[in-house]
Amino acid sequence: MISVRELTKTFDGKPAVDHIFLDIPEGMMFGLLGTNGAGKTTMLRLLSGILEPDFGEILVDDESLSVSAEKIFYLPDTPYYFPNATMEQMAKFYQRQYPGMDAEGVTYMAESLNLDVRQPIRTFSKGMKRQAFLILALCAGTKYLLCDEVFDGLDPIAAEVMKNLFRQEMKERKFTVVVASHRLQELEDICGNIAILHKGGLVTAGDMRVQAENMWKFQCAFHTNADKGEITEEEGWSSCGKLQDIMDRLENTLDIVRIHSEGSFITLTVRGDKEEIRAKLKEEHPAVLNEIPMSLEEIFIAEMEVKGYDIRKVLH
Ligand SMILES: Nc1ncnc2c1ncn2[C@@H]1O[C@H](COP(=O)(O)OP(=O)(O)OP(=O)(O)O)[C@@H](O)[C@H]1O
Repeated sequence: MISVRELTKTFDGKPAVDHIFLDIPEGMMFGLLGTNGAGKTTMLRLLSGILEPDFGEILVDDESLSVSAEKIFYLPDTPYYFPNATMEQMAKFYQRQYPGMDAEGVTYMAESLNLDVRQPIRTFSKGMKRQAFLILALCAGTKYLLCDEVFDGLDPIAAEVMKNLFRQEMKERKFTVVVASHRLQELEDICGNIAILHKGGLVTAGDMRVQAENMWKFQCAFHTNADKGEITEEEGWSSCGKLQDIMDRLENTLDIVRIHSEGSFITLTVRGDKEEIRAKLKEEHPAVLNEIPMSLEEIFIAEMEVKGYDIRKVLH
């Protein structure tokens, strides 16, 4: 596990990472999310030891970061490689720093993605370069991999192959990946935990699946005067006030995260036991009552709103 305690880094007096406490469990992919300038890359560079913190500490498996260099591979946005280097040569180069580097594994994985380990990396397309360095990073044998936008630029098939290779390593040897990204969508099927950074601070962190177990979205439709065509829809709501009354009652009885009405529908996101919520909603005699599946991204957005953040300013 990587433990970050009160980690702080300032540039020209401005905090890029601001008193962050964070635990990164092993054997999973951990997403660091946030907009441009949120502090994600600074965080990765601190975790890799490239940058020195101004304050705070980083422990890797309860040891100081300074004695953990062999455990951490940092893959930046644009990794460095020698002008004519091939994957085979880069594997040999990394072997000096990472004794666990598996050169045969590099060849095997490269073949499965149709990459030639003897072709100069500079002749690869952007996506092929990304694949090449992800393979090198996976085969370096480190316990931790830190990277920016891990699957960015990969076509859907390569992304799926890569995700499977990552899943296998995470399962087999507690391989732990910390990935900085703007997009939760890209990561939600593979990330165990995420942390959201905003202006250098930590907004929220946790296991998305645990949060997903306690939050539900329902849509209900109600009969109103307007349905009978007696008055216009708008007049229907304001004259009978039915929908507003229902919303008021629901807000008093349920732990509502978000609620809104449109036409004769009320859509609401609620925390709590699913069947109890459904029973409460039925007491209002809806004509239609449907549960709507929530993506993990939606759940996090809702959590963020509860904490008072306007998600549009925090994530794209
Ligand atoms: N070497 C540096 N010198 C001065 N300021 C820096 C330096 N590196 C980062 N910063 C500042 O620190 C803040 C966080 O930058 P960082 O690169 O960590 O953000 P990020 O979340 O990775 O953004 P992006 O998504 O754009 O890559 C920004 O305000 C940036 O200008």
